[in-house]
Amino acid sequence: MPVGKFDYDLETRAEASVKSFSLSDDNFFPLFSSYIYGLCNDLPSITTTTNSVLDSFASDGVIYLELRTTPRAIPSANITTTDYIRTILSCITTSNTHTPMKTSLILSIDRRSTLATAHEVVTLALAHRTAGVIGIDLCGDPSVGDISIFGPAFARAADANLPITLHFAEAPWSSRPEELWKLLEYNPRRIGHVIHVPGDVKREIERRGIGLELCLSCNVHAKMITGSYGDHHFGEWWGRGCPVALSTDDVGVFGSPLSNEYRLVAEHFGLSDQEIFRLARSAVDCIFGGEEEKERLRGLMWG
Ligand SMILES: CNc1ncnc2c1ncn2[C@@H]1O[C@H](COP(=O)(O)O)[C@@H](O)[C@H]1O
Repeated sequence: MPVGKFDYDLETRAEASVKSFSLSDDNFFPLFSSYIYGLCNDLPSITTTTNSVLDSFASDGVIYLELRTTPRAIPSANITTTDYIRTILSCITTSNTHTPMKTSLILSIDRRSTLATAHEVVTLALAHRTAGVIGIDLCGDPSVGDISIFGPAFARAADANLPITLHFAEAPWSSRPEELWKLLEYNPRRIGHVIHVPGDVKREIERRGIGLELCLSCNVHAKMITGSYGDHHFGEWWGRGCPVALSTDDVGVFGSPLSNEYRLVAEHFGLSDQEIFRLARSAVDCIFGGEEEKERLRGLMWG
């Protein structure tokens, strides 16, 4: 974990760079679809940004990474969704051979998508399974889209035993009980954010032992929760029946690498070193990588 001055610089930089973002602002999601997509619009820029992301996680001391992206065709550069995924997978393969960090790819379905696009994402994921795709995600602006249309696509993924994770109860307007129960019908192995959850849905999440991807900095800086770090629902879920995978969301936007998320949890929830180790190990139970990878991680983290 970062210590001393580095800590301070990191926090100062993070605070300075994220002030203007809030999930409910009109400028949050266009940051991706208008600006980042506009900048990453050919194979060299996709390669450079992917390598940069991989390098920064590896140099942060991460040993297992599940990266996610929404398959994107870029007609102006003659790039198909398959080209896009293969370019990212090729960066991942190179990184996997040169660093102790093992990375896999999750393909996201954007909430704005049609069912046909969602099916295409599942088809692409299945076609690139042996090349490093390990799961499917649902992401995107929680104020748009009708998630109930995606049932047949998630059912195909589940039938093929392709693990599913879902952005879940991120905003009040995507947390109606019908939506949350529908999402649980898609049988996710993990869910992300998990903020505005009614009691009966919480009990079902705990009964199933679904993995929770919790992201402190993102939720605080994007004003997705009321209050600050110490008010984060990590405090409510930690020590209950669900494995917690402490995660980063948009490091480039919120400026907080994974080591800083662990530091925040230790500081604001008083976790001892032993509890921090227990937290990191609990994430192993809900990774999408297979038993062999779990064994590698357990060997590294218990050794
Ligand atoms: C609170 N944070 C968030 N909640 C929901 N969706 C998010 C997000 N942050 C980013 N994305 C979604 O991830 C995609 C960008 O990367 P890729 O083009 O896929 O690599 C966009 O679709 C964006 O809507």
